[in-house]
Amino acid sequence: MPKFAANISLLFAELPYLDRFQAAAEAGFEAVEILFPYEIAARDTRRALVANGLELVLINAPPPNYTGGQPGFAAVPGEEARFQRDITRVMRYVEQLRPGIVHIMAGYEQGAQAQETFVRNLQWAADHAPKQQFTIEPLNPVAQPDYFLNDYDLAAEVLDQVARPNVGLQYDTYHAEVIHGDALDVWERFHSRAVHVQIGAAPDRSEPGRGTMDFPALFQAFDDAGYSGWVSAEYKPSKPRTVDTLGWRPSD
Ligand SMILES: O=C(O)[C@@H](O)C(=O)CO
Ligand SMILES: [Mg+2]
Repeated sequence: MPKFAANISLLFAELPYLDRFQAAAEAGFEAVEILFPYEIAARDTRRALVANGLELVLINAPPPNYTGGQPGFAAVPGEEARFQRDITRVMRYVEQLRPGIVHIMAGYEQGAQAQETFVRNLQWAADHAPKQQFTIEPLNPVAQPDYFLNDYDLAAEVLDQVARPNVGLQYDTYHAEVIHGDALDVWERFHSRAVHVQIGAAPDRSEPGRGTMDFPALFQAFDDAGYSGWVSAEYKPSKPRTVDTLGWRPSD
């Protein structure tokens, strides 16, 4: 059975940021991920992780995103110097927070030049921090219109071009289902590249169990593929209290 983490940017969002760590631990999670921790001093996040015995699975890069900027800019031509500065800043957070994974976001741009820029920037990040695992994640066009990385075949092509062992695929059931219509089939086709998994229902991105996807079959497929990393719950709870939406966990 997969080991489940909680994305506390979406789960437990009914609570103040620093209270979400304890809530996740009390709900039985041993690991969390945080999309953009950059508004908070890293030492405060570190303290909350340690106090609650939590591992940090993932953060996103580069900032900013929810603070008003677009989601990343790794595929935006002309932003290479800014990308390098921001990855350097991200690595300062990494030193303190030690996330297993840093997800590098592409931003809004299309075309061959965007792809070349994305590949070069990913290679730069991979070589700059060779011990850090990085990921790229296709985001569906309903949630993120005009986002560069909007398809799993394109992600595979980019990963082949990047050709670095520390850059891999972040698979998300919600995006896979909306983009390609069958998240399980996407997993079967691309799991050999997956280094991180996130789960949420489609089409409304609520908790597993709602919508059409067969989550028990997906969990079995993760196990069958030998995937041993974290499976992070990254969904918008359909009820006011996140704890009331955790019935999808096999042990609950
Ligand atoms: O699926 C998502 O939206 C996230 O994993 C993400 O990184 C976008 O911020
Ligand atoms: Mg995701």
